[in-house]
Amino acid sequence: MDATPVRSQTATPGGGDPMIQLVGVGKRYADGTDAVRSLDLSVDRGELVALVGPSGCGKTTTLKMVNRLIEPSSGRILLDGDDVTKVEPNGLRRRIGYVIQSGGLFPHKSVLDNVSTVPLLLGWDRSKARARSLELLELVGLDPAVHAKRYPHQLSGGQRQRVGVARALAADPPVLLMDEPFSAVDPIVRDRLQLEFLRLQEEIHKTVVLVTHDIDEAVRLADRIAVLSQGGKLEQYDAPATVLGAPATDFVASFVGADRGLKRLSVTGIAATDLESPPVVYASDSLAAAEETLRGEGAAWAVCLDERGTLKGWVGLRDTAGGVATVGEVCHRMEAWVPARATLKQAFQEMLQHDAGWVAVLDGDRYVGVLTPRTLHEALRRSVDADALGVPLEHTEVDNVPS
Ligand SMILES: Nc1ncnc2c1ncn2[C@@H]1O[C@H](COP(=O)(O)OP(=O)(O)OP(=O)(O)O)[C@@H](O)[C@H]1O
Repeated sequence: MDATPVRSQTATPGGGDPMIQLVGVGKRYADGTDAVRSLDLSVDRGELVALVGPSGCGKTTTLKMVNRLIEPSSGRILLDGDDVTKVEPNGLRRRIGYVIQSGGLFPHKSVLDNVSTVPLLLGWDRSKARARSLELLELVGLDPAVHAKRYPHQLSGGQRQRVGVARALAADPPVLLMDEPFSAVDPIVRDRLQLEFLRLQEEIHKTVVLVTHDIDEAVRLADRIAVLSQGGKLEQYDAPATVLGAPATDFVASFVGADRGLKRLSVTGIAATDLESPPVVYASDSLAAAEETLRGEGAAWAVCLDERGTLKGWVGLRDTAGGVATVGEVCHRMEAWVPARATLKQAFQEMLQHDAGWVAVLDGDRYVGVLTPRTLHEALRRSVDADALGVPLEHTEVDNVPS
């Protein structure tokens, strides 16, 4: 299984090192529409915050006020302590990358020129801008030799989106603003782009504000979710598990949906207590010794490890019959496994995908236990009980997996 990064839910979000601060921010458009009335919101350094809410609630207006594509009518916006209205535009561009739906690329410019746009505007020399752009294309998973000279219409939707991200990162800004960045592609590509972005974010640690109408996307990507209602009213601002498990208002409960218990699986980690420990045999053991272990424990199968505790596979009672070989020669490959940091949802998916009766849990190479349908069911119940009590999931953390 793919070792998908999972957003850690252990860190207390909002730890108090603000990179972006909105203080009583409001926007009244010329026609009198109060898009945002008075919003207070603080985003910490390195944090990924998703703004969610129904259409027209003011998400995009809020985002665009941060990089001054829209001027606020009231309040203050601070970027690392500086009032954005006092930062000159080039300085702001250097500090804030901006990604929009479909990448928002210049159609008449090559991929390379698109990515080099901001560095050139900032006065970098051509060769430096070019070198940086080629490096960024690699970073977002595009082969520069293939893609650098292409034009946007020669790219797939997913590739355009990657170029959009590369362009936003070109001047290495500490802050990225993303407006529905993954919504113009089909669900499979979206899924892949979201995972790629999570991996990228683990590497680059930008402060990210992401606008999305998709609560699943927010749950998957964000450290904190800000749920807005009409007029940019902040209904709740919490970690995904808390928004799902303890919606602050009826509005939030109805916005996150009746299936929030299921959604919560995607933010519920595997806990030590979820794991079973079937018998363990070693690759170098004789089949006779393995058979004795299995019969002694009344088990039909055992996990097979090498001397270093690395998972080699599994061996059944039938495999031990009569031969002279070692366990390592007869053990079966383990198809279904998840990393210890995986979520219950990923463990379920793995079990279904391989039609497996159990899923091995690995911490790096090291085997730590197995999940079975019974233990997954218990974990599900734990998640739902916590949900009913409105308990955040700290006590179910994956970090509890024994070492
Ligand atoms: N230039 C404008 N002039 C007048 N009203 C506007 C303007 N731009 C947006 N609005 C209004 O402001 C409100 C907030 O719009 P905004 O685009 O910020 O919402 P949103 O939450 O991003 O919506 P969506 O999810 O549909 O993109 C809406 O009622 C919208 O019609």
